[in-house]
Amino acid sequence: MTLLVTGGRILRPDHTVERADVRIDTDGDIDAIGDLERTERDQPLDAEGGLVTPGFVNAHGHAAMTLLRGYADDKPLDAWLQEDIWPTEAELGPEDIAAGARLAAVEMIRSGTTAFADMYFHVPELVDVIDEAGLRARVGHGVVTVGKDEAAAEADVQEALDIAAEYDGAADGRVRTAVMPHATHTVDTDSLERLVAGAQERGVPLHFHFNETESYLDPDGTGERPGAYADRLDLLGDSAWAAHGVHLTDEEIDRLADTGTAVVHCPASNMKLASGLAPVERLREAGVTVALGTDGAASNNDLDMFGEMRDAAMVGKLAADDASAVPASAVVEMATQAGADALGLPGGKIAEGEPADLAVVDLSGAHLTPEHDLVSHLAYAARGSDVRHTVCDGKVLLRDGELLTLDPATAKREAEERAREAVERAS
Ligand SMILES: N[C@@H](CCSC[C@H]1O[C@@H](n2cnc3c(=O)[nH]cnc32)[C@H](O)[C@@H]1O)C(=O)O
Ligand SMILES: [Zn+2]
Repeated sequence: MTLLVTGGRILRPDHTVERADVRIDTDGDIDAIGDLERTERDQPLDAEGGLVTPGFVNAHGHAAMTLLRGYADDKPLDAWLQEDIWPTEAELGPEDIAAGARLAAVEMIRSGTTAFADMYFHVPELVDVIDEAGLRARVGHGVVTVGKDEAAAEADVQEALDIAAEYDGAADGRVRTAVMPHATHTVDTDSLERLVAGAQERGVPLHFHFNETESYLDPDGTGERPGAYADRLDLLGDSAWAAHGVHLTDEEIDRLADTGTAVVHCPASNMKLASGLAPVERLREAGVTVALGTDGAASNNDLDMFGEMRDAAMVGKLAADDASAVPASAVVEMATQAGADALGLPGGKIAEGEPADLAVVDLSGAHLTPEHDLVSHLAYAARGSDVRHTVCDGKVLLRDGELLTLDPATAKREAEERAREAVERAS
């Protein structure tokens, strides 16, 4: 059967809105857009009164950190990681990661996210959840070598490279991989070099936290800026994407632009951890692809890309001291097309031949009335709870607010139990 998204208005790649139906073929690709007559082969999906948008792309996060939501708040990054997060993560086993990731998948699908990037551990269990949930993702094993002996560091590097090779193309091709050193200052130079070489050999991209706080700014203790250091080690490049990019010199912005490295802005995480104001407007002006990410649920504290769009627009104006900076259309672009570009995944736009990764946003709420400008509504007024349907790779994951691939009650119960037990073990 083909799927026919009927009666809605669609957000075009140029951000115009038009009345149109969308037909999705059995391969999961968008086949036709326009005034389409329903045939007996079409299974209908009612978009009347809704806006059909590209599925949102959450370009940086740690899905299973949903288990640590609200566990440690109101602290700066280093203390938060070292005192609270890392000791508890040390207690998380594969089944915990599966439970946390399943909860994240429920939250993402319900709020219209169809693709995400994930840096964490126990990646095989995450991949199973992505397969079951029907989502699309770019995943990797996060490598940290500081505080580890040589053998443990070596094992972490090897695991990241093995995972990147083994799972690329999993879940019918919806899962792609990357090599993911945690950051330039938490992985030693030798290991970084091995990871870069391994990524190049395997033909997969690199992803890492970059210039998030002041403590990132002298990665190898020589005074060399992380931009120059990362460039020298070949971490930067047009398939790489860097999270945060808060503290950037003009020279580093030029380097990101020249190398084609994308940056994922994580406004809520940056505000919550008081990491600083990312120069989003300057990055965009320099021609850097800027995507949008929630980061983990412990520093956000949700995975709703609508909240992220609104935060990015608001804080982007404050950072630039200019109300016209980071406008509505820019954050919608960041949350869709730029995210797909940064991750090197298909989707991010509603166009013939593209895979059908989309969300239908219900416009009937009082907070979405009147309809002067639907791009403005997406950026400033809509919420994840306004999402009526979510479709990924042509498969309906959420229909009329009901999850079809996962059971939310079970996911919540399991995450609740496993989170409580992990925290008990850690204390
Ligand atoms: N294998 C590593 C785990 C790295 S996964 C990626 C890590 O990033 C951490 N993380 C989450 N959010 C942030 C952030 O904003 N900045 C830096 N690290 C973060 C997260 O808690 C997780 O420990 C180890 O041995 O510890
Ligand atoms: Zn992160």
